Amino acid sequence: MEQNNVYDCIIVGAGLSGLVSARNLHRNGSKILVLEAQDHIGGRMLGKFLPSGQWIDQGGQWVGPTQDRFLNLLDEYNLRRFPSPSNGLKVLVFDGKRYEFDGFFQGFYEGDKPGISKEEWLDATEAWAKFKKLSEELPEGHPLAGKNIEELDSDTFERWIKDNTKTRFGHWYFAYMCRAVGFSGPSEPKEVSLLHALWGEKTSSQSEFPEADLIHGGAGQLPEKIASEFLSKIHLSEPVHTIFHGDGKVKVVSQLSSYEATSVIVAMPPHLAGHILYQPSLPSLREQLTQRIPMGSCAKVLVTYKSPFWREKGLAGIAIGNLEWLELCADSSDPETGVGVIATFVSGDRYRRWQKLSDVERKAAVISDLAIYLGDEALSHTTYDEINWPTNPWTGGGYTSFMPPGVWSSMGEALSCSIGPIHWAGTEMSDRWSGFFDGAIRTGELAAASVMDYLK
Ligand SMILES: Cc1cc2nc3c(=O)[nH]c(=O)nc-3n(C[C@H](O)[C@H](O)[C@H](O)COP(=O)(O)OP(=O)(O)OC[C@H]3O[C@@H](n4cnc5c(N)ncnc54)[C@H](O)[C@@H]3O)c2cc1C
Ligand SMILES: [Mg+2]
Repeated sequence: MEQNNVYDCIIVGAGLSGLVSARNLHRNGSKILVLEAQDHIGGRMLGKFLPSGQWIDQGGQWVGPTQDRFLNLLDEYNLRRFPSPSNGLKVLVFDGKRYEFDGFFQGFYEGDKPGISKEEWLDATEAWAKFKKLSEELPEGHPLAGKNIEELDSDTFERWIKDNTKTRFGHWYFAYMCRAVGFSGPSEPKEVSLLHALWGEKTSSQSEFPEADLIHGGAGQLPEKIASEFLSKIHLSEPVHTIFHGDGKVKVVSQLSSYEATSVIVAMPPHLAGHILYQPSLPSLREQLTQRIPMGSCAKVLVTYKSPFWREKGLAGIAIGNLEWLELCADSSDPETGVGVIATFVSGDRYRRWQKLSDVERKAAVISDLAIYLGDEALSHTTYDEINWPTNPWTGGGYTSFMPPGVWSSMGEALSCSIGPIHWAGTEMSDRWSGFFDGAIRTGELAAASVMDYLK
């Protein structure tokens, strides 16, 4: 159908997945329109330059060696990478004791172990080996059906951790991995299905080093580059609230106007796709699924310093532990600027306590924990930027979503299936690197391909 006012495809959401699908369709010669709720593109791929000229990534920032879709895009737009700084001693603070050690452990083990007891270390590492083995037994793709799937999906990850660790350290290590690092979400182990945690490890494993590299100038530069080919097709500040579909066309209604098209790609986290009203209504499995996929509770905080002071003390600037607020911080300094940048996260129950504090208290909480990890020099910061992702209504949390018990096995099949002219994208839909930039790109490519098929 080629009428002047009818588009081949309307893409709702200009995050990375929406932009990639729009770009592929535009290159294919399709007539597209992109409707974005916010006054900027990029969604969770969001960067900013500080007054000093130093860049920070307020959303995602890292890329790893097996994230080939993301690496291809970076190459295509000539964005240069550098190794995420990791030289020097790492810090673990556990139950009030501080250890510096020349190694690393985050789902993989390198170098020396921290100075905790052998019993604690073996407890964590032996349970990890069991967890890893269980994850490798999952079928390929989304974990919907197959051996033990229903059983694994009926437990929380917390139950498994309690059954498989004996020490406080062993328990914390898994909870920390769930809350601050991997398995998507992030989530508290009590909130998430064991199956989902295993699937996260299988499809987006820390052992593939997803935090290996950073990007000079930040990941946040990429959205403008991708969009440069079709800028005039993007409408900002136009939230979509209704999609009419049927009779071989769709009508997409935003807060400002309505548009007709042959197809639509809804490119956003599932719970936001569920906020849109579909007429006629979608199959019940899909409607019910989007009611059951929450986003992680997480804020990202970026703190800058005149220089990476921790290096003068032999520290890597990477620290983990069970402090009151921060369980993880990482040196994110670009060697070409010389500025010290620490990225840190407040997640799960810690986030829920922290967001109740005043502005002054939240900042004091973060900075005082950084001082425990890296030393009192951390108190003398130059800038402090917190990005409270759950308060952004067009994201609802971060880094990504997670599945509570029972969701994958009872209605997960509705996650990525197109429904007539309606196609879905968004990192949450991916069966590889779900929750990461790479997963967002994969779903953008797949949605564009399925629309091209549909338009034939
Ligand atoms: C703090 C944080 C750290 C992260 N760290 C990393 C990392 O280091 N490496 C990594 O690979 N990934 C990381 N991620 C994940 C990564 O940012 C996401 O996987 C990716 O950006 C998601 O892209 P998307 O297009 O799927 O969704 P989004 O970026 O969420 O895009 C959805 C878009 O839809 C728009 N929208 C929503 N509702 C509507 C509506 N009704 N109408 C119109 N528009 C709408 C939104 O405004 C948004 O622009 C991180 C994420 C966060 C939050
Ligand atoms: Mg709805």
